[in-house]
Amino acid sequence: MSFVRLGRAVVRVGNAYSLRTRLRPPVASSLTWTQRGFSRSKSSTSDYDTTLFIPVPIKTVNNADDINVGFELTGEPLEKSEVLKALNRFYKRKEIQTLGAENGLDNHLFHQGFLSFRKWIVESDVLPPEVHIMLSDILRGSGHVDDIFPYFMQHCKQIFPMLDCMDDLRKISDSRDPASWYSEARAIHRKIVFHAGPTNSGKTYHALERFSQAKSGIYCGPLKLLANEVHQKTNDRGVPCDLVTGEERVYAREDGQPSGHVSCTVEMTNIHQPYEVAVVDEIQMIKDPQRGWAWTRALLGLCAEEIHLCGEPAAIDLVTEMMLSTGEELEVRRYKRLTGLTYLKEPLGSLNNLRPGDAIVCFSKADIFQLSRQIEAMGKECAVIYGSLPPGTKLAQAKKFNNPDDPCKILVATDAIGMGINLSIKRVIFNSLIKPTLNEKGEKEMDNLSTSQALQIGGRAGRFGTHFQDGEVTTMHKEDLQTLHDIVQQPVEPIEAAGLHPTAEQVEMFAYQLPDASMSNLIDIFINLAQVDSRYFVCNIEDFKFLADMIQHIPLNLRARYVFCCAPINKKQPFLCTSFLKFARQFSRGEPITFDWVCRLIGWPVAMPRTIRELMYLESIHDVLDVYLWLSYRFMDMFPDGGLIRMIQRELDLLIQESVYRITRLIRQSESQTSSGTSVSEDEIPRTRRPKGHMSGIPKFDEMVEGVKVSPAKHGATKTIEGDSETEERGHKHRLSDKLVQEGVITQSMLDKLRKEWERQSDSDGNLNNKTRKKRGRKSKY
Ligand SMILES: Nc1ncnc2c1ncn2[C@@H]1O[C@H](COP(=O)(O)OP(=O)(O)OP(=O)(O)O)[C@@H](O)[C@H]1O
Ligand SMILES: [Mg+2]
Repeated sequence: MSFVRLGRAVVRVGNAYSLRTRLRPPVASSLTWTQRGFSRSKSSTSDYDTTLFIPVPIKTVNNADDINVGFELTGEPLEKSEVLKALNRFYKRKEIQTLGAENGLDNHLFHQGFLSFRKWIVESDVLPPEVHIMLSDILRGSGHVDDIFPYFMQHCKQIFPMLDCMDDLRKISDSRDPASWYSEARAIHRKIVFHAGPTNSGKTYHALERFSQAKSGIYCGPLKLLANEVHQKTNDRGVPCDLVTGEERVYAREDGQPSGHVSCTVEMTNIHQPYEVAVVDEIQMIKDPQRGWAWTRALLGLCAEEIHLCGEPAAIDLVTEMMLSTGEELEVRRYKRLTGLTYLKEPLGSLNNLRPGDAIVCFSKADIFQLSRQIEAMGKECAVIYGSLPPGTKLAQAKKFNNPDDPCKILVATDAIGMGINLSIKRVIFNSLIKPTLNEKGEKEMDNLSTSQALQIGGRAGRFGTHFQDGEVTTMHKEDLQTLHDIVQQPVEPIEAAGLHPTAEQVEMFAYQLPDASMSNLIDIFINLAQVDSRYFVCNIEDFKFLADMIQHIPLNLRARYVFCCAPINKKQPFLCTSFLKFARQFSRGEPITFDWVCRLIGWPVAMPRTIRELMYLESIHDVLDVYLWLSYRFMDMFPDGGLIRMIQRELDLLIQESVYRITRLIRQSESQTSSGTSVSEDEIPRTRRPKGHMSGIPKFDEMVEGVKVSPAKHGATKTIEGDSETEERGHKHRLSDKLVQEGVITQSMLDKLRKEWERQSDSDGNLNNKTRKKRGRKSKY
């Protein structure tokens, strides 16, 4: 038989083999794609992070009934303790480690490979004959431990399949020339026009003029609201224009056929459809750590004769360089602000100084709630806009604020107003200059506003065409004023790199090569191996990986898994996450996700919220319905009730609109629940206070508050004195309030005010109670 007495010959084969499979040396000047951007490739054998490669488990052969051919051929069993000694000698040999390195095994892979190989040998009752013979030779002294190498290497390739396909993996993930990914765009001649200027300078206006005049066009905007606005305005001009967002398709033509024009969110850009004109708005977003890839894809991939980019001049250099790689012409048109804008020398100082047309910009919902309550207490109405409100609610609030006949003339908003909504703002007041942002690693950082952000938000004041032609910008607090002036006077730094994202095709090809790797692991390996040009960086795809890990255990085909992982999910909303997981599970079982099923999931119908907490629950239901709609456009058969879901989502939007009109009442009710020591944990919500149809699966409040985590309060811990029920009660109240501060529902200063109110109330109640106590002869709770 051919496998008898392989011995030394095998080692020679092994050496030859080591040369054949030696890994391609890294490209010296190339850059490696990393989560943090790009870094120079290391010039070692492992220019990638090998710890990302998770060994594929290998089965040991333990069927004692199998014929042990090796034993029959050699005539002797293997003494396991001796085999172990030989293996350990093999492991320690420097020559073997060097040979391993030449075959792509760095220290980590070599060690992992050895552990797995030793386990396999020691735990298998029956080894393949050639392995049995080779080990038997070594134990008898007629073989050398080096003879183990080819078998060891073969084992390593089984558990680390990438060792055999590194070249393919590198080719697939090579992202040094993303322009080449878009062959349809490369096949046509495109003219690029960059409308550059500050906010409110008519950039989008001019691009849209060209868009409306063209025979066909696509508008790619940063927000659903903007896409909606362009859709409406274009149709109002008599040019039929569809609307495409992740969750919505609206066809302008009655027969439901696509029109020549479409307005979409940038992620939804159709790069296969030819257009005469494309508009890519807010092109500076190409640097966004999370969403930048969508602008890069639109810029490089759109099939349009003319592409109009609108945005900050800071993006001109980068776009110029990117267009050099495509060989396309770039024309820059510069614009000046259409209205005056003054950075005031005085802060607002006090809410008493508020005037009609003022917009206070905050960076947390907690601040919004506090300020709107204070403004209302002064007898003034205010509109409220923050990011997680449904689009209809945001528009309704904007309309109320913009309406000259409406008494509501103050706006309290997050920087959600920084882009998009047309607002009649006279003066922007920064409540704070510290904005939480996500860095490339997906971590939250608290930092001063960047110059670009401050200009973008401040620039909302004095919108051209509104009754406040000249805008003003200031801060709430005196101590912030100089900082604001310093920030806006700094030059805006040029944008250096554009975001990228692995495509479905690339991930699919990776999965084909590494069938045992999880989706999240594939992404990590992809990012680690990919090389990018210095003009690009990989976008943060932690959210993608988060979803990938969440549904890894659910059987789905690769395409479906990829699509699910792209769903717009805020991972800080557990109710949304668990609903998503349930969608995936149903989908995997092949059971359509019906309207009735969703109603049961969300507890529909729901009642008018009475507290902020209940309002936020409704917001998270709105997001669940959004995800349903998003999935319904990708898997129509499995999410068949998009129409009905949209109907209840509209109803929900109205309900939220209604409750936001009464938001201060909600805040008051939340406070009174807080001060009566109720309604902190879900378990404590009396059934009657829950929205109608509320299910036992209702997420806890802290699970529902999204993006408003405030660092734990740093104030003295409240002591409770045993036996003193009044102090206990107060201590309990304080613990609850501390929890609310930690959860970001109220701010520390709001809490301090409430405390003063409690003190006052408890003093007066105390007096009253003393009297009552005397009367009733027992202690009373305040
Ligand atoms: N030439 C014009 N004639 C009439 N209206 C105009 C003109 N230019 C701009 N506008 C109006 O002025 C407002 C601001 O213009 P536009 O939205 O184009 O500004 P922008 O530079 O794109 O600002 P942003 O940074 O906010 O995107 C819009 O309502 C727009 O319709
Ligand atoms: Mg614009």
